[in-house]
Amino acid sequence: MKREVPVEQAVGMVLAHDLTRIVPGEFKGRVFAKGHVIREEDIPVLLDIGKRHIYVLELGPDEMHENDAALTMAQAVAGEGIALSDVHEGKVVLKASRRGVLQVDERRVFEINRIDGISLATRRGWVHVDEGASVAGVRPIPLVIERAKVEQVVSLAAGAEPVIQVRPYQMRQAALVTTGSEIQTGRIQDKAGPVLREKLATYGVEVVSQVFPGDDQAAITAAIRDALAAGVPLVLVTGGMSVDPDDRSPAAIRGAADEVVTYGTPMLPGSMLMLAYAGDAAIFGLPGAVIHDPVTSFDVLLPRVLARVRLTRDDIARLGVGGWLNA
Ligand SMILES: Nc1nc2c(c(=O)[nH]1)N[C@H]1C(S)=C(S)[C@@H](COP(=O)(O)OP(=O)(O)OC[C@H]3O[C@@H](n4cnc5c(N)ncnc54)[C@H](O)[C@@H]3O)O[C@H]1N2
Ligand code: MOO
Repeated sequence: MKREVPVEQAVGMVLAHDLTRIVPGEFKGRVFAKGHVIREEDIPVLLDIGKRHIYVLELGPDEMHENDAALTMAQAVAGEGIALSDVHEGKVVLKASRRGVLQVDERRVFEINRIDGISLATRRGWVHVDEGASVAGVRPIPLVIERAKVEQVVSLAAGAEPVIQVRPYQMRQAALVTTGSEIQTGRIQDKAGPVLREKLATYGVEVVSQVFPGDDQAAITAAIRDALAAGVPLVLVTGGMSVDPDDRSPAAIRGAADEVVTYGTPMLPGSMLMLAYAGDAAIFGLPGAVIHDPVTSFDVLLPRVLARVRLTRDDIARLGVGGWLNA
């Protein structure tokens, strides 16, 4: 509902329509937009453009201004590792307050966006984010929105798990088990070590050991067990992941693991990847592509594993859409 008030009494009230200033031959444009909340310093400007009275919006008890609605919804969906921007023109931006992996509950984002007039836009889940990175924005579409819709968002967002959060990385060390007789014997130089050291360093993970057990299954299993026994939370086995007679890594990893999540991923490059766990420690079997392609299935899965988000076979199966990584 609109109501007319003298400008001096309008501080804190919501402008019901755009206000235009016209200086003949010089300027014609909007000075205040519809929805603007009048501040003390706006009063002289309003008087300058000849406004002694303005129309303000009267919100009923069942209505909310876009700014209040945006803030309420942002607070409801934001979890640990998220900071909120100031509200501006009915929008709040959610930013990472620490580095880690972005976790988004897709089902609840979908449910929230099914409410007419609500917009919650997020980055894709499970990507690495640095501190300060923008990860989502929330706003109502109309200037004035029914309070019940905002309350519906709040109740959808309630629960043990937040809708949007940044999970911090919890693994600091990794061990490399570089298989292949050609590398063990020095016929060719190891290229996996440098590639993996550099990749892991971007996540703050240090490579604490690297061994070259050749192609012997028992020797590879023993090397993995040694790293686990030393308390290293992440073991990366490279080479020997496909179908040649000398490809012993999958069986060797099975020998050291207590759960194999997957051998094979619906992603290319990196389809022959294995992920397994021994207790809380993760073991990857990394195929050749990880050495020569800049982005593979390993890059997709690593942030989550480093944040100790336990993966299941279904989590892997969901990655098929978007799993063609060379696009
Ligand atoms: N018939 C099939 N052939 C291939 C398949 C398949 O499913 N069926 N999968 C392909 C995929 S995908 C990949 S990836 C590759 C090889 O994967 P592997 O992990 O088994 O790799 P290797 O055979 O051990 O090595 C391949 C190549 O890379 C060199 N290599 C390995 N490790 C290192 C290292 N640390 N430093 C330098 N160079 C390394 C190795 O000497 C080989 O030349 O299989 C496809 N084929
Ligand atoms: O597993 Mo291979 O690494 O798909 O390219």
